Amino acid sequence: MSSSLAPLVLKPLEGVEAAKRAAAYASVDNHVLPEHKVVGIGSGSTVPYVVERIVQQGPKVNAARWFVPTGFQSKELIVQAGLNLGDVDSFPVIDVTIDGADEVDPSLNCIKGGGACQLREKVLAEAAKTFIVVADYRKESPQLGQKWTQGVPIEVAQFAYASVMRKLEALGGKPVLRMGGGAKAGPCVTDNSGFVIDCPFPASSFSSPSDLLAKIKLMTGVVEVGLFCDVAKAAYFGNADGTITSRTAAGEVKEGISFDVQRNPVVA
Ligand SMILES: O=C[C@H](O)[C@H](O)[C@H](O)COP(=O)(O)O
Repeated sequence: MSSSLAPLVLKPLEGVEAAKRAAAYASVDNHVLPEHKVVGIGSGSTVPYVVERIVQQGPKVNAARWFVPTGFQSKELIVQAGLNLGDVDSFPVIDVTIDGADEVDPSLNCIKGGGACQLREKVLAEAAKTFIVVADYRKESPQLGQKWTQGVPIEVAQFAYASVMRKLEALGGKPVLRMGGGAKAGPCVTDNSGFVIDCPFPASSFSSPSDLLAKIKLMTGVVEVGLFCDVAKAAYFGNADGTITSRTAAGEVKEGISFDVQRNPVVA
């Protein structure tokens, strides 16, 4: 362990938040290595713990790195942490991207886009030599659509939303245009000025997530679909008992991994 790192002072967390933090820390320890100079930072409520652990690796290793965000939220995380902000224009090849997910199946297919960031997230996932998913135990699922029941998030060009919704209905979906919520009248608008349609499908549609993805992606007006198929190399799930489950795309599963979040990261 690097002796130059100050002892960690972590605020106590419980339940789901503790699970998110443990999964995020484990993913950074295993995949953000000193030789990695370009790191993609995903979106959502788990990713702040990813950035926290990266900062704990120390200013020396991070001074030589660039961090590429998947949207406004992660850009702010990078800037607030004092890390070097990069862009995928400048770094089209990323060493490792770490991101959250709304649901993950045993093959590591994911539903993403609960925070409407799926377009930039997918660009950074595909640009990465290694794409890693971090989540809490609620997201691990035998088949997509069982845990994240509000539907597949689909970003569309604004003027095409009604036409895409009709096509999604014809595909067996029950599309709903996502609204901005209490803070905004009208639809949710993404970082790319698109609208988002949330579309639940019958369970049979998720027997092949990549087929479903291909069908939706071909609809004119669709910008990106929150189905990530065959992209993730590994996933880390924080469990309610404080342990971690890891899964790899190759099918390796490790359950009950103990992880001490109070321990400093190992930095060469
Ligand atoms: O658009 C948002 C993203 O796909 C998030 O990564 C996803 O919603 C998971 O977020 P959280 O870590 O808050 O569950």
